[in-house]
Amino acid sequence: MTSAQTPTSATAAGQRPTALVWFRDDLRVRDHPALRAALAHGPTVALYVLDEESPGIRPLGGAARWWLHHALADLAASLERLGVPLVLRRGAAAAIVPDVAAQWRADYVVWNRRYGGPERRADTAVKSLVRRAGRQAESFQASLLHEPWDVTTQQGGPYKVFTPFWKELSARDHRHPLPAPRRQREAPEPAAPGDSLEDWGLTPRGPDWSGPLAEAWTPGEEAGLALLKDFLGPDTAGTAVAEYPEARDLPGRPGTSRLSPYLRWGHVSPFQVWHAVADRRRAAPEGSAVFASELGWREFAWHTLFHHADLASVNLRREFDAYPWWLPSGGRSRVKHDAGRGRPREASPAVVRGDAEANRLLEAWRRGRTGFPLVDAGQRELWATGWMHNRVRMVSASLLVKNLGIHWRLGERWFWDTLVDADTASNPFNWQWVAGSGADAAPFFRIFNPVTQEKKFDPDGSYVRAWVPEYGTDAYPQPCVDLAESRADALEAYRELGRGSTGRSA
Ligand SMILES: Cc1cc2nc3c(=O)[nH]c(=O)nc-3n(C[C@H](O)[C@H](O)[C@H](O)COP(=O)(O)OP(=O)(O)OC[C@H]3O[C@@H](n4cnc5c(N)ncnc54)[C@H](O)[C@@H]3O)c2cc1C
Repeated sequence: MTSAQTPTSATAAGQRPTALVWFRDDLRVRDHPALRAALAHGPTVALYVLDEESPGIRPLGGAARWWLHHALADLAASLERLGVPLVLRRGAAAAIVPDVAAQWRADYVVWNRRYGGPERRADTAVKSLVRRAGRQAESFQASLLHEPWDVTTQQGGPYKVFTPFWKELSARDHRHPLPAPRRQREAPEPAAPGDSLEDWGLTPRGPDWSGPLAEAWTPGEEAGLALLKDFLGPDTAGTAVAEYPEARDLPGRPGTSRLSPYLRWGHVSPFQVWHAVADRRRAAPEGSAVFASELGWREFAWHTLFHHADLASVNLRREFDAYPWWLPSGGRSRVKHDAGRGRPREASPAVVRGDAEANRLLEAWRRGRTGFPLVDAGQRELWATGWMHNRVRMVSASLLVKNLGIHWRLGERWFWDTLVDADTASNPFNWQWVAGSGADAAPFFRIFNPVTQEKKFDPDGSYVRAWVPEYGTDAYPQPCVDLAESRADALEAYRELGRGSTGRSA
């Protein structure tokens, strides 16, 4: 506590000081530095704020809300075993956190850090309000292996290319996970109760679409750790991680870890994953290295968000602002770029079309009715389970932004609403990567062909059969776009961009 701060009523009254730990995207009790610090301080109470009011904070998508509901029930049960009550409140964090700290007479308020722009602004506001009320506030590093401001190029700026970023990061030491906390001996004096989880209405009201989600996932810490353990297997060859370098590209096989929602919600920490993988280095040297580098992409996405808070709305390479992607009228980025050259634009399905046609294509893509089986399988997997295989995410996103000419922001929004692992860094980062406008992005001219990708990565057709059972019958739609023609159009639009480009990039 600084000398400018006055003691709270709790310490003044001689009670043991209470600590308040504010949970956010770190819904676990193991390897949780803020919880550990709170428990070391004194009787601890936990808080989760459903914050849809702080300026700029992105409201959760439908699948994420479903996940959060179950994750909070899981967290409450874990905390109860530690004797820590969990208070739920809804509203702007800057109003709620100081209020709950006062109600529970907490003189120490702690949390693990977040890295998005609006989240950091909210945290700064909370910190200053808590301190102004004479309480101590402290934040910890828990969700990234290294703080974005600590990983810079020799010139002192952020990395823009993954390979040197990962070379630098993976050569560093990463702290070991903290041991599991013990049950607290003394509970805090009960104070005002919070909201009831049921009243938040996070699970579907009306038609219940969540059945397949519940079949696919068990949100929570134990389930996440069990998945990690299964994936890594015993310290011998022949485990999933050993086969990861080949199997990770085959959507018809369970070749990846499926840890993404568990990392997204912080049920498992990157430190737990990193060290567990490191322990398999001897048995599966290649697999563990490739898998660890995927954690690196996660880290790179978050570091990029830290330096570009508007990642979900602004092209990192600003020359792409002039690319004629379709957006609904009112928010269009479409520009007429044919200027009398080349083929007549009416022949260009990718670039110039009416809103009705573009909306029809967007809807076909969302619902898995494009007529490209690999893309349709992915979109249906996404709708049913809240997850899509990475290879298919790339192919599906490429079809939308390159062949259908629809703005990546619309695809990003759909993924935001439907993915259980949607996060404010990885989702826009990867959309911009596919679109070519992002950090260390795929070159624009690399346009995935969904037909050849299917042959290569679903050679026995098992993935497509699982999600598109009507494929090969009359019930299956014809391809919604001519691949060769739309590809040529996209490349022409891209070349045009180069001719008019300012060359400015982030
Ligand atoms: C258009 C598009 C959107 C995406 N949106 C998201 C998103 O919102 N949230 C998300 O976590 N991932 C996103 N990804 C990345 C990737 O598809 C998923 O992380 C991966 O499919 C999750 O499955 P897994 O856990 O089995 O991955 P594994 O292959 O087992 O990888 C292990 C972990 O590494 C991380 N990771 C792997 N690839 C990436 C990547 N390209 N970028 C960032 N982290 C990565 C994830 O945390 C993942 O759980 C997106 C990819 C694309 C192409």
